[in-house]
Amino acid sequence: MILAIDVGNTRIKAAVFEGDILVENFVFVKNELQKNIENILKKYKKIDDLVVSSVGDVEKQSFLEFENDLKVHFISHENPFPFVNCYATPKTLGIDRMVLAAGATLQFPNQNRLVIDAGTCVTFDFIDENNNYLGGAIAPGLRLRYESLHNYTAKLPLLTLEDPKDLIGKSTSESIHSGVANGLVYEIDGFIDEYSARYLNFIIILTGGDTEFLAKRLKNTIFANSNFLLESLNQTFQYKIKND
Ligand SMILES: Nc1ncnc2c1ncn2[C@@H]1O[C@H](COP(=O)(O)OP(=O)(O)OP(=O)(O)O)[C@@H](O)[C@H]1O
Ligand SMILES: CC(C)(CO)[C@@H](O)C(=O)NCCC(=O)O
Ligand SMILES: [K+]
Repeated sequence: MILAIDVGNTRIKAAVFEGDILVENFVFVKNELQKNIENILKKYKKIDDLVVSSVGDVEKQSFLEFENDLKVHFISHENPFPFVNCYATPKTLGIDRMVLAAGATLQFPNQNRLVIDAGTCVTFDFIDENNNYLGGAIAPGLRLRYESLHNYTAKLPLLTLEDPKDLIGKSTSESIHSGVANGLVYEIDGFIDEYSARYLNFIIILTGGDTEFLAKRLKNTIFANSNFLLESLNQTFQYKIKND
């Protein structure tokens, strides 16, 4: 069994895998990392590999502590990946984006793929049918947008995600919800439309903390899978074992 851990910018997500099957998943905050790993290892005694991908600021040492009980693997730019990296600055490409691209390449062979990860940031990643990773986009995520409006103005309250009542916000809070929530939906649909103008066919995978909210509201057809990064992390590790 494998314990895959995705250290994001805000939260940590983890999943236990038996082969390709996701057995259980977990979400926790950074300062509860060790306690949570201990509990997972207690519950699943058959875990013998810990696979970590991190864009956050957690020390490697926090994972290396478990080295007596299992093997610890950090996914990095040096690992083998199933695509050709055409990014102009491959070393600065986020490891989460590389893992998503690997998952998309392996799970959806021989087709163009667009991966949208709606987390702290919203990222777009495009891998063409010849397995060239071309790049994409980085934009502020939903919660970041609510926080920015509050943090960079004098008058705007800090709101949390709510379904916008209408296109036309009739109060301060309705205007913010329309601007942020409707805004992100229109933005993503707009991106998809622009990709469609360039590529006749491509599949779209949507993942990240805001998957559920967005999936219902996008006009385009997408594969929504909140666990796509964790599943891709498991696949990236399997690919590394086969190709190292
Ligand atoms: N408990 C929560 N804490 C923070 N964000 C949450 C929570 N529940 C849902 N969300 C939504 O998830 C989004 C953040 O996504 P996610 O948790 O995937 O980010 P993350 O942990 O920083 O990962 P990444 O860095 O990979 O994007 C926010 O925009 C927010 O609307
Ligand atoms: C964009 C984020 C923050 C998304 O988690 C991460 O992938 C990252 O830190 N990327 C580095 C910059 C880049 O991908 O070009
Ligand atoms: K993200």
